[in-house]
Amino acid sequence: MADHPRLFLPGFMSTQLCEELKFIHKSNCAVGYRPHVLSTILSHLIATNSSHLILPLVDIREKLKERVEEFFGCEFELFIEFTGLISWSCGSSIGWHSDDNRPYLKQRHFAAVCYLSNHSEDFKGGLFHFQEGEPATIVPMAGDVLIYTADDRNIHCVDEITEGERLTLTLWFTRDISYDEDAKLLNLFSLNSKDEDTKSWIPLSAPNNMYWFSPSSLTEHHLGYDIRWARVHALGFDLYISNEFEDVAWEPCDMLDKPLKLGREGKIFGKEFANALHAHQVLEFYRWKGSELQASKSKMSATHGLERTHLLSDITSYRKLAFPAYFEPKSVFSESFPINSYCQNMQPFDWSDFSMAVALWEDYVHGLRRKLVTSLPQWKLHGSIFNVPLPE
Ligand SMILES: O=C(O)CCC(=O)C(=O)O
Ligand SMILES: [Fe+2]
Repeated sequence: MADHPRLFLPGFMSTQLCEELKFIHKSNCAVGYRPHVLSTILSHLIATNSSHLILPLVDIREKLKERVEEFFGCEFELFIEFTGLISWSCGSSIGWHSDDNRPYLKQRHFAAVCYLSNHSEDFKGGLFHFQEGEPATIVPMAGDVLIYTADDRNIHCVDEITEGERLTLTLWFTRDISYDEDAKLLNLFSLNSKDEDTKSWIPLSAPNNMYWFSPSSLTEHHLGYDIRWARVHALGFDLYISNEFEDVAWEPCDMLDKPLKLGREGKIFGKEFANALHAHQVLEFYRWKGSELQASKSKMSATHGLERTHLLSDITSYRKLAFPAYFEPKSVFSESFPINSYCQNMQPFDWSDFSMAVALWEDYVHGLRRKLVTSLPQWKLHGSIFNVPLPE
């Protein structure tokens, strides 16, 4: 152990938290720091009007830092240097390396990799290996956490992903206060301080190039696709745009920032979404919460007064957003979920359930915004991001 300081914590994270973090990642990710890797970093959440989505990460960041400090005997000495939700898709891998192996990474002292998806079930390949010492191989399973020093006592690699998507929450820790991630994030919050007052909670896209994904099998950059559209498509849905945008010669990617509707099998849902990210986030929320919807159905219809008709009766003033079909995005995002079984109990898709998900998503986001408004002054006061209990 002294030669290879590391700690494996099976089941450190609850299934519920893993599912929530998967929801956040899938509905907000942008192209990552390496090819074929997508990531959701906290500064990106702030920049895309989704700073409230940092809140589900606050507790686990604190817990992991405490665990790392305790294990390595450096209580109160560490800062979080980086937090990222990361997904690796088919074709990605990383060879033998230590996590501090570049001059610009020397500040990284410890790593924590939290697995959010299950080997075999959600993806194939993607085993983690240490070059020396025990445990030698980690088979990623949702909830498990691997902690190790970032230096050359823990040289490791990850096998190529051969199917599906492999999701992690990855953190690095440093002793160097000048790399404190919290301080950097709090600066971004102050730049965007107007958000607190406007209570804005609709996601806003980053520049288009941050969503352009070129899978490993394709060498030419233009042969890729926009992940905002591709994930919606892989979930079995289409995006529809009003004909009023017909004569404008925009690129298809630019349309993703316009008000859009969601459709499926030729039917169009009545609600208008502010943009593709908004529509996709609600869809991912539905995938996440699908199995709970049945239980809350009667309660919801009482409080939200749901209407019986959810679909547009006249669909002629909308057209489907088409993207060039270079290849099938389902081959990359295949594990998102099977088209006809949103709920664990395999209920068929139902637009009225989806309509409830829209209302529940708004409740969820408003709850997080309230918590953010309470937490932010405390975070700024103390210069760090921590769990602030809501007043009774
Ligand atoms: O995801 C993992 O298991 C490890 C990833 C890794 O080695 C890295 O990002 O440096
Ligand atoms: Fe690594």
